[in-house]
This record gives sequence, C-alpha cells and structure tokens, in this order.
Amino acid sequence: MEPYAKTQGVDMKDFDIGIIGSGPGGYRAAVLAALRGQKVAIIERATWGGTCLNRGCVPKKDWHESAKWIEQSQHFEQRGIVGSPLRGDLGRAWKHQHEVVNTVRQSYLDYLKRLGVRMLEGSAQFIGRHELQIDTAEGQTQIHCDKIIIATGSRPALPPGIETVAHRILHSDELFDTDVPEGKRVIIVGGGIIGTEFAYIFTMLGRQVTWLVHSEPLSHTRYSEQAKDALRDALAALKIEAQSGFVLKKVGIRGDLAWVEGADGQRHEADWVLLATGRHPQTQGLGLEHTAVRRDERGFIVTDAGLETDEPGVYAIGDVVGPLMNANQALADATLVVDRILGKSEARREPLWVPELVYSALELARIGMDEEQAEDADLEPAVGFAAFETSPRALGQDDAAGFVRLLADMDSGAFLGGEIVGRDAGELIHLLAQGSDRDTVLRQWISARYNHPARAEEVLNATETLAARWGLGDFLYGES
Ligand SMILES: Cc1cc2nc3c(=O)[nH]c(=O)nc-3n(C[C@H](O)[C@H](O)[C@H](O)COP(=O)(O)OP(=O)(O)OC[C@H]3O[C@@H](n4cnc5c(N)ncnc54)[C@H](O)[C@@H]3O)c2cc1C
Ligand SMILES: NC(=O)c1ccc[n+]([C@@H]2O[C@H](COP(=O)([O-])OP(=O)(O)OC[C@H]3O[C@@H](n4cnc5c(N)ncnc54)[C@H](O)[C@@H]3O)[C@@H](O)[C@H]2O)c1
Repeated sequence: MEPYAKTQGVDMKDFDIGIIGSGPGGYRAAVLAALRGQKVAIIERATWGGTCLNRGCVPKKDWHESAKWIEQSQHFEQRGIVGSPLRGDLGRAWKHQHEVVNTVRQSYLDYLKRLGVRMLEGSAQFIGRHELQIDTAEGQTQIHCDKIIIATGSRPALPPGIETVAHRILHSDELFDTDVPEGKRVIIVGGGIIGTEFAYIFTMLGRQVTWLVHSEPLSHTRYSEQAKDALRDALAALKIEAQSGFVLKKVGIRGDLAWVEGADGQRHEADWVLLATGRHPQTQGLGLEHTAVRRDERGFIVTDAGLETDEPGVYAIGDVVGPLMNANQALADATLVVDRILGKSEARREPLWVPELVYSALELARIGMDEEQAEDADLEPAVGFAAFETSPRALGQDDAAGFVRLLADMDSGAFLGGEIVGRDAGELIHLLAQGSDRDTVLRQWISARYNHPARAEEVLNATETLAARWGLGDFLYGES
C-alpha cells in the first residue's frame, strides 16, 4: 500500500494532537479532532486500521455473515429455494474478507487524507513528555504534540511456554495475516469470545472443529444464564460442543499433524490449531519511562475517569486501557477524549453503557447493568421479556431463536440494562443504546412508532411486559 505521508522531512513539527495507533480508537480520534480544526498526526507501525479492521471485527463479521447464510441454507428447500446443496469454503471466505478489508482501509485512508491528518508510518515512542520519536523504514523523526493519545491496542496472549508455529498453530492475528491453513480438522483452544465465535464460523465454513475450553464458554462474561443457554442450544443443534476442563500446557507438530496437550496429559491432534486464550495490552517499546504514565499489574495503562494518564495532556483509549476489549469501547473513548481535549465536556468513561456483542450461532448483545449489579446498587430490578418465537418477522426468516430482555427499576421505572439475543441483535442493540435519559427512555419505547412486522417490535413487547407483569404502567404510560 502507498503511504500518504512519509515521515522524512517532518523534523520536530508541532501538532495539536498526536495519536499513536490507527485502530478504531486512534482512527476515530483523528477524524473527530481534524473535523474540529485540530492539527493532527497519527502514527501506525503495522497495517492501517488496527486489529478491528485487519484482524478483528470487520473480517470476523464478514465470515459470520457467510456462516449464517450456510446455516440458513438448511431451510432453503422448505422455503421453495431449490438446487444443488451449498457448502462452506473457508479459503474463499478468507479472500472475500480480505477484499472487504482492503476496500474499507482505502476509504479510511482517503478520508484521513481529505481531512488533512498527517499519517506517519513507523513505530512511535516517547522521548519526552510531549515528544515522540518515530522509527520508520527511512530513519528516525521527532514530533512535538500538545496532547498525545495512546491508542496502541492489544496483542494475542498465549499461556506460558506456548508458541505459535507458522501455518499450523496460530493465534487470531496470524489467521488473518496469512491465508487460512488447508486442513479440514481444526482445534480451537479457548472458551472466550473468539473461541465461541470461531467454533461456529469454522464449522459452518466446512471445517471439523474440536473445541477445547477450560470452563463453560463465555463464563467470564456478563451475559445472562438464559442467553448462554440459548447459545449453547443453538450450537448444540449444529453439533458444536465445547469440551470443558482443558488447560493448555503444550503444543507441537508431529508429521502432518498439530497437537495440543492439556494439564491432565490428554492430547488432541488435528491439521491445525487456533489459540484463542486472551489478549494483552500493547505498550512495549513505547518509552513510557520518559513520562509519568503508569501501568497496572496486568499491563493496562492507568487513567482517570476522563482517560487522562498520570502525565497531564497524555490520554489513553481502547484496548490498552481495558479491561473490556472491544471496538465499541475504543470508539466511545475516542469521542470522550477529543471532547475533553477541546474543553467541550467533562464526561466520564461509562463502560457499562457501551454495547457488548458476541457473533456466534446466535448474536448476543448487551448493555447496562445485569441483575447482580442492579441489586448491588440497592435497586430492585424488574424483568421485561419478549421472545422472537412469536415474532412474525423472525418466523418468516426461519430464525426465531432468542429474545429481548430488559431490566427496569421497580421504584422509578428507569431503564437499568438490557440484552438482545438472536438474529440482528448487533443492529437492534442500538435501540437500547440510544436513549440518553435512562429515567424516561422506557416511556419513549412504549409510545414510539414501529415498523411491522419487524424484530424491533420485540423491544416494544418487552417494555409492555414491564407494565403488565410488574405494575410499572404508571411510569411507562404516564404523562410525558
Ligand atoms: C478476532 C477478533 C474479533 C473481534 N471482533 C470484535 C467485534 O465484533 N466487535 C468489537 O467491538 N470488537 C471486536 N474485537 C475487538 C477489537 O478489535 C478491539 O477491541 C479494537 O480493535 C481495539 O481498538 P484500539 O483502537 O484500542 O486498538 P487496535 O485496533 O489494536 O489498534 C492499535 C494499533 O496501534 C498500533 N501500534 C501499537 N503500538 C504502536 C507504536 N508504538 N507505534 C505505532 N503504532 C502502534 C498497532 O499496530 C495497531 O494497529 C475483535 C478482536 C479480535 C481479535
Ligand atoms: N465481539 C467482540 O466484541 C469480540 C470478539 C472477539 C474478541 N474480542 C476481544 O478480544 C479479546 C480476546 O478474545 P479471547 O476470546 O481470546 O479472550 P477472552 O479473554 O474472551 O477468553 C480467553 C479464554 O481463554 C481461556 N484460556 C486462557 N488460558 C488458557 C489455557 N492455558 N488453557 C485453556 N484455556 C485457556 C480462558 O479460560 C478464556 O475462556 C477479548 O478481550 C475479547 O473481548 C471481542
């Protein structure tokens, strides 16, 4: 790819804002700051667009779409769509995501260029509190920035002593950086979000998956038991089951086969292996010792609620701050930090109100508190519920698994949190994310106009059950 700006000749230029990393956090911060008249430099040492665009959300959702179509094709004949049977081809799916990713990346770069953002290719490190040195292919250059945003993201974490082997034993970054391995049999290690998403995607795209997990998939997440059960059922219907109790200790290659060994000595063999055992914040080589920026014991950068580090004028956003690592958080962080830098807001980071998603045999989406958190906050949560199994739209789509589940405060009728499980949950969650006034938003949902038949109507139905079953009618149908 042609870089738009070489670092040569930039020597010690001044910028209003310097941003390290071009993932969703860094890219969004650059766009927002440039749109508001700031002189912005963004520095990227690897592929423009970061994890989300090149090795995460974007290619994963491209594959998830193909996986869904293959699964849906099981209903084609009964819907009157007939012809030869369809089958998944992960190799071709890899090429498809690659083309999509390249198109998106080019549009990102064009936009940054149009906005006048200075794009510098190389590895950035602090050499002073507000000075960065950038090591490029052509040499070193230095810039001064009034404000600096660290958006350096994360990298795959492997258990102690475990190393990847090219084309055979991979983590997810390597999976997207190189073509997918040929072999049909694949082992996935990890019951986190990546394991849960890829066990489904690979199976639908024609691979035989052995899925090895330590504890129940998604057990470390805040999805309700009902959501996890629904997902387990949907996976089981496709014969995708996690084998629990596996703690990875060793990996290796024997002839044509890759193997993994657990703490109990059990070995599993396959053509190749995907390791999905978490991610670490990425701060190595950043020169943080030249600043007052601190990291916690897990390596995450420590910030205040406005995402400013201990070094005044230096901020950190996205995965490198954690603890949740998703693009939605990185994007929300970028908005918050640019607003604060421009003095437009005193807002505080609110991870609770950033949507979380899982794309597997069902889409799981959630936002806000769960019951436990509500009770810990001395609130009394009422549950509003509507299942897609009676939705005319979902039935017409042959895809009626899942539900909308809302929590409201019994005393005030305030919206506390919600979960949407099933097809298009990743789109529908925006309904739950938009209400700016959570005290009155349920009243808005109950009086809003809906398209019929549509899945979004289940948000209305779930809200109505709060009125009907929990006596919240006075709050929800009251004067607005
Ligand atoms: C397989 C997978 C699927 C995912 N799917 C989803 C999803 O569906 N939805 C979702 O919300 N999230 C998803 N995520 C998570 C999401 O990708 C991350 O949360 C998001 O990319 C974090 O954004 P970021 O801006 O903090 O950092 P990143 O996207 O990691 O970008 C950081 C960038 O900084 C650069 N960098 C680091 N150090 C330096 C340096 N010293 N100098 C210059 N550049 C540097 C890196 O090269 C990188 O390009 C997924 C992740 C994975 C791995
Ligand atoms: N849709 C999304 O938002 C999305 C999608 C994919 C990834 N991500 C983010 O990317 C990050 C990485 O995802 P992930 O699934 O790798 O991490 P994760 O933290 O979600 O899960 C890691 C899993 O690895 C397991 N594990 C760790 N060491 C192990 C060992 N030695 N043996 C067996 N199992 C072991 C853990 O038990 C856990 O189930 C996460 O923070 C996730 O939130 C987000």
